[in-house]
Amino acid sequence: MLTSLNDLPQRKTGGPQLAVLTAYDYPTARLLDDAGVDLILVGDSLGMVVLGMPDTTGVTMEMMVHHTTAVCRGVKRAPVIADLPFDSYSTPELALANARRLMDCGAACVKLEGGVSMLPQVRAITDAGIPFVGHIGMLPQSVKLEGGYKKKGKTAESVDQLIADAQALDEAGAVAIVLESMVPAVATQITGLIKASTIGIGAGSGTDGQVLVTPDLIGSFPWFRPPFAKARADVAGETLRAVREYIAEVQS
Ligand SMILES: Nc1nc(=O)c2c([nH]1)NC[C@@H]1CN(c3ccc(C(=O)N[C@@H](CCC(=O)O)C(=O)O)cc3)CN21
Ligand SMILES: CC(C)C(=O)C(=O)O
Ligand SMILES: [Mg+2]
Repeated sequence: MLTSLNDLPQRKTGGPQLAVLTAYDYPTARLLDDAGVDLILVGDSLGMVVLGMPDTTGVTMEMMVHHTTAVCRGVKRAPVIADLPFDSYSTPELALANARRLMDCGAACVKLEGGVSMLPQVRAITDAGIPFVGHIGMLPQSVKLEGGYKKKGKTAESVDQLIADAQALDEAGAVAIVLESMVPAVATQITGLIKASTIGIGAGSGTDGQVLVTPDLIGSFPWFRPPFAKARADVAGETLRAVREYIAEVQS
């Protein structure tokens, strides 16, 4: 059973920061849940760190449904956030229909990328009573449009846009907002301005929580790791060692 999102610790009222990690499969979700993470995100980073795609724009609803179902099977306690993938929320009607599909997999809430420009989609979701998590700052689904991954909040116009995006999502009823790759002072400022919990990634320590891609944390995807992610284990190295040992034993 999933606990209610309302039972989450609230840093804005004196609690600890929320610790959030991604999972894409049953065993990882079960381990994260047992370890005590506050929230588990079935991120569309799935496309890159599990499926080997060059970016997240090739991830489909079918893939998200498949992996969200597996993750929810492994979780007894932590609420699961499911990402709406690229091109799955181009209209409010599509956003709501696809949000419902992910909720039917057992997710506790859904997340999509964008602020003011996505308000009609966000409202369709929140008006239907589906708990919603926002995502602003650097938006990986826009990587092709933007020509790369670029930190946000470096100019006055960019800061104003980020604040407007955060306030719009807050007013639309987002329970939390992911702040990805932005100048730390801007993430701290946004955190003080809104009711929703902010969950930072590459956005400094002034947010209400932190999220990390689990393969970055455990070192199981050594080929690409963002500069802010600290690997605390070397699963890739351990896997290579075990496999080489096995090969040598079989051959001898
Ligand atoms: N393994 C993995 N971890 C992630 O956190 C992650 C993915 N994959 N794939 C989807 C997105 C892409 N992410 C990224 C990608 C690049 C940077 C990056 O290069 N950041 C630099 C450069 C910023 C700039 O040039 O403005 C930085 O210093 O933060 C950060 C996050 C986060 N997400
Ligand atoms: C990086 C996090 C916030 C995400 O959206 C993902 O893993 O897809
Ligand atoms: Mg994502």
